[in-house]
Amino acid sequence: MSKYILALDQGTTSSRAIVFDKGGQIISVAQKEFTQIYPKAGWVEHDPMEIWATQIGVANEAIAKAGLTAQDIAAIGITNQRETTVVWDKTTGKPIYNAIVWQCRRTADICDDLRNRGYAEMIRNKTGLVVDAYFSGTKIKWILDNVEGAREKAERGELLFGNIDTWLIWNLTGGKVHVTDYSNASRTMLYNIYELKWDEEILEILNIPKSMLPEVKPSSCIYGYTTVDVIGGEIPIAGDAGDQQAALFGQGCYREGMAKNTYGTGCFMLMNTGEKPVRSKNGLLTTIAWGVDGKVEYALEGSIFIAGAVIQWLRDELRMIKSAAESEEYATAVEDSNGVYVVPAFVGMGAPYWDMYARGTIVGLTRGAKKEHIIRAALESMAYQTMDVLKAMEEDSGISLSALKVDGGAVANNFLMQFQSDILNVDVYRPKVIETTALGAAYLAGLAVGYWENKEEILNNWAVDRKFEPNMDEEKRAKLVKGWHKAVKRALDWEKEE
Ligand SMILES: Nc1ncnc2c1ncn2[C@@H]1O[C@H](COP(=O)(O)OP(=O)(O)O)[C@@H](O)[C@H]1O
Ligand SMILES: O=P(O)(O)OC[C@H](O)CO
Repeated sequence: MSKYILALDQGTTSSRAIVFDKGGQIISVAQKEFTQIYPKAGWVEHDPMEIWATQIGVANEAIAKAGLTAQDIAAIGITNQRETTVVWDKTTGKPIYNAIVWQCRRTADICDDLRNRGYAEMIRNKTGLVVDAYFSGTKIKWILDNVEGAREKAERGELLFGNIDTWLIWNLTGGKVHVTDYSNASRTMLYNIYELKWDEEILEILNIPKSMLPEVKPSSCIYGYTTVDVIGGEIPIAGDAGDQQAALFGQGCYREGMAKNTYGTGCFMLMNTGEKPVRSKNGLLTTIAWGVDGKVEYALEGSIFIAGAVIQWLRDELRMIKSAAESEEYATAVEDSNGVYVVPAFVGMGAPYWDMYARGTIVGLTRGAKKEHIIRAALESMAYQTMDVLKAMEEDSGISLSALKVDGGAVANNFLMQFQSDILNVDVYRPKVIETTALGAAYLAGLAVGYWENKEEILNNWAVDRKFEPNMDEEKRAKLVKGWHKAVKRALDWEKEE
């Protein structure tokens, strides 16, 4: 019987498991949303045990749905929401605090302190990152400083840190393996992406014992084997990458200058820069794309914190729509947004603004503003934010993009895709398989165990579903973009003024 690859895609709002075949086609999917915990304004947490329970639950469900057993799975690939931080007790395997999510702003003051002490430049030079509450480093420090007894335990070597990939691999292997891959390590703000090692100086400044940190490995290799009790067999875990890097891999962006944009909870544009790390002058991050085929490759990244999440907000908090998909009907029921702009800076703004104190705003309201206009403006905000990032990327790389490959849940929205193409004035390509994050993790795992021979074989699997071409005149585009930038100014620095 032919074998399959299982990808575990642990995202910000749901745990997903997908079984792929050799053609990169989806055989079965299982997905489960889990609890978002907001203990205070600007704070976001997840329960690591719930993450593990939902993830292993959907993994078993996806195998069963496909009519398979663990013996039919050639390898497992892991991909994860990045930066989200778990600290657990090495002996009991129990987390000592909830996972602090990438969106959480609680460590903004630790970041301000790092900047005031003049460390921002050094950190950027070593890690490729902007000092921001987004990354894991200050989240680990917060846990050690605020959970009773944590620092002493950490110093005695009794605690382990991991991003969600590490946490899942630890649990899948029955607490035997404590590893991560280059791409995830590069999001901690503790990893020197040029020398490929944990950075002693930054660890000392943040007062984090090195013994807590996982071993850093390539993104495609065998890390360990699942235990029979969790999934019914000893399956090699052979792929690991942060979800955005996995999507870049899944989209087949293997050559320098190739880029993709993923529209999930947030929106993340990554451009492959090959074996050269490119330093951004325009607020982008330099990050590790992956370690594959014995070499490490880099990417430029524009991170947008809120994208599809603004649609969830319309659904869950404002209760303007019943489902995310419904947003398209409302948006196309009107000609334009009637001058309304939504800036969804709910957790500050990422690239290229990097303002931890920005907050969401709706501007341009008149008596004629309808619900349809607000919904449309919310969708448009994803496209405008992407435009800001793409401009920065073009300036940094010197490459002018003539087309953009897209993926992620929100690309199902045809209105959004057309508006994106109009606002960027480039072609937008939506592939047949939009689950490219999971697909990338599957490819990484499959390559490690010889399921796929090489990247060339994988490239043959990529197929376009629909191409969106720009259809907006320059004058209109310029007017809309000008309005967006005026709106962003209103959102910036908001929390600081208080
Ligand atoms: N048709 C749609 N139109 C707009 N947004 C959508 C649509 N379908 C899903 N979304 C948004 O996409 C996101 C889910 O995408 P997904 O790739 O699963 O995200 P994640 O991996 O971050 O959990 C949600 O935030 C949801 O609001
Ligand atoms: O859960 P996603 O897909 O929005 O991805 C989250 C990112 O990895 C955060 O850096």
